Amino acid sequence: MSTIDMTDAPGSTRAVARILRPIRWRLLFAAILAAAGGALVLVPLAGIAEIGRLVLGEQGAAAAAQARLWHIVAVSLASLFMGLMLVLAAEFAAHLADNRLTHGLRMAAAQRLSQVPLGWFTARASGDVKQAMQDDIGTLHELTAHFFTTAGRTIGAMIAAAAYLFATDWRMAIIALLPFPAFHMVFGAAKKAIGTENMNRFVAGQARIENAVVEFVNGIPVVKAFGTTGKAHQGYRSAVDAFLSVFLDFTRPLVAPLANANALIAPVAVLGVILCFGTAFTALGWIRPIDILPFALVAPGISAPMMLLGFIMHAVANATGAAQRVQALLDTPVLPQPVGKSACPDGIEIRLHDVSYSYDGVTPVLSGIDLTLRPGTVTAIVGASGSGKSTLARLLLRFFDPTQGHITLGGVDLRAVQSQTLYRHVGFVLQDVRLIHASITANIALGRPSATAEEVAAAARIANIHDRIMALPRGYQSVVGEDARLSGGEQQRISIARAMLIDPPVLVLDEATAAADARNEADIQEALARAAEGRTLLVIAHRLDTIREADAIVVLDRGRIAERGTHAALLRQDGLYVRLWAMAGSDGARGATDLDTKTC
Ligand SMILES: Nc1ncnc2c1ncn2[C@@H]1O[C@H](COP(=O)(O)OP(=O)(O)OP(=O)(O)O)[C@@H](O)[C@H]1O
Repeated sequence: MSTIDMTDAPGSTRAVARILRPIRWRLLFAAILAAAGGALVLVPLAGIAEIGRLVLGEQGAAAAAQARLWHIVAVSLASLFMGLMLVLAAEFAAHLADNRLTHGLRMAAAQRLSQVPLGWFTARASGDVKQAMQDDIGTLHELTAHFFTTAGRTIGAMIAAAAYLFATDWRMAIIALLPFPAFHMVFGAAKKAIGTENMNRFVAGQARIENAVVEFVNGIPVVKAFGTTGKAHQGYRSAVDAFLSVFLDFTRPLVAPLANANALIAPVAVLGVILCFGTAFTALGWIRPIDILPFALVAPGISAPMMLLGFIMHAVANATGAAQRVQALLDTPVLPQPVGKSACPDGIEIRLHDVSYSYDGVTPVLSGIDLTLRPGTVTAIVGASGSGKSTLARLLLRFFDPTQGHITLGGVDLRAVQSQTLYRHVGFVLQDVRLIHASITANIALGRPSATAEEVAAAARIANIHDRIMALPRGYQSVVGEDARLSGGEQQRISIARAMLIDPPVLVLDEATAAADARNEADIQEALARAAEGRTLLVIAHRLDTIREADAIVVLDRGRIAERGTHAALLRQDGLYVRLWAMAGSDGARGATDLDTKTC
């Protein structure tokens, strides 16, 4: 199982900074609003303390004192109202920024994925892509929408409280505020105790579960059919078990320090410290008893935002991992496109010049392939399973570029041809048919959305699927997966129609009959025969009997061309091709790659 490569992902802080760059000023604005709000909502506490000092300290207050009392009440109420409004505005601004970022990231990810080599997807677990595109971008919400405003509120409250308390009595202020830096030290030690390695293992464990779930659900039909439920569960179970141990390693060092840190700044603890020291200071004659009141009221008021900040730190740690994965996705190398004007192929002849390819850069899958697909001819690639047939087809479609050698279309290197130009010239029907959740028309017109209804229907007729579509409840407007439930063979014919609508002069067919039953297969063969008319064809043959008439048959053996020629010429050579026929059985109907299935 592969994961989105994180090994050379940027450092966590840099990844977060890069991700947040487009909304950094908005977040700063939200944090400043929140800080002002956090400071103002503390004013009523200070107000109550002042009223207490006024009433208890200056007994028998005169009219001036009464006026001051009403003044304090008015300022307190106005500050509370303003503070709440500012906090509300800050939250709103942060959520707007979050919305903007999420939208931008999803668009950027989709844009990036449309540019990465098609082969990138075949080498990725779908769970990884889904996690980065959907879950990770969602996880960033805690960071963008909540962290900065909470941090702003805490800082605002701290500054306002410190200013007020220091103005009242600097010695008591130091004592009253002491629990908060202590909280930070204990909390920081707890974070250190987790360690980067445990954090990375925690995030990787989560990703493993995601993939195991996706693969488990995708595999359910096969698993049930073959009665191997236990084995299939195993992948998921081992991912969950492994995560449990990672989770324990992650949380164990956290529990005690976190409990201690939270206990330190619990309002009652802060109050306890103030009362103890306040009593001692009063006994020493340093302050009056009434002067303890501002500390007893205001200092515990910092506890709530501070504790919230502590809780949100966990979400921020998650968001940091998420930011790294999203950044890694956005940094995925794209398929190089020609800069400036795309070269225009002169004709449609395709040539492979000494082409080699390796998926991992170590094991060669194709080596030294020289091959020419002459216009209007049919070339068939045959060979044992794993000999590299599909890889060769994918190279032609630029799923990836050759590791050595090059491929030309009309004399131009594929790397100098824009993808759009390439796919207008070279169409494909691959074994892995992907239909999207949209109408049949939209599915057929995927490569040419401007096609008219008549053109779509004409393509469907060539692909032998028009009548079947018309039999659907809403005809061409039926939606795949809703009122259009299609068999594998029917889906394949939709993909043939899709290729026909683009009307490419070259067609690559890979395992085009793999998903079909006998009746469907006849329909597909008829459709393909029609689709092939007048085109250059490359067929990845899994049934030898379908390629007897090919102009050239290329036999691959462990990534190299072992033989080539017409059917008759290859039979005369009495080599690998003949052995493939022998393995295929006397009727020649099954390809050498197919398994013999025995039924009871
Ligand atoms: N995405 C991939 N990553 C790594 N190795 C791969 C990948 N796809 C195929 N391979 C390997 O490359 C080799 C050739 O595979 P390929 O699918 O091209 O063979 P094939 O002849 O088409 O096989 P089949 O007839 O069974 O489809 C195999 O050893 C296969 O395991």
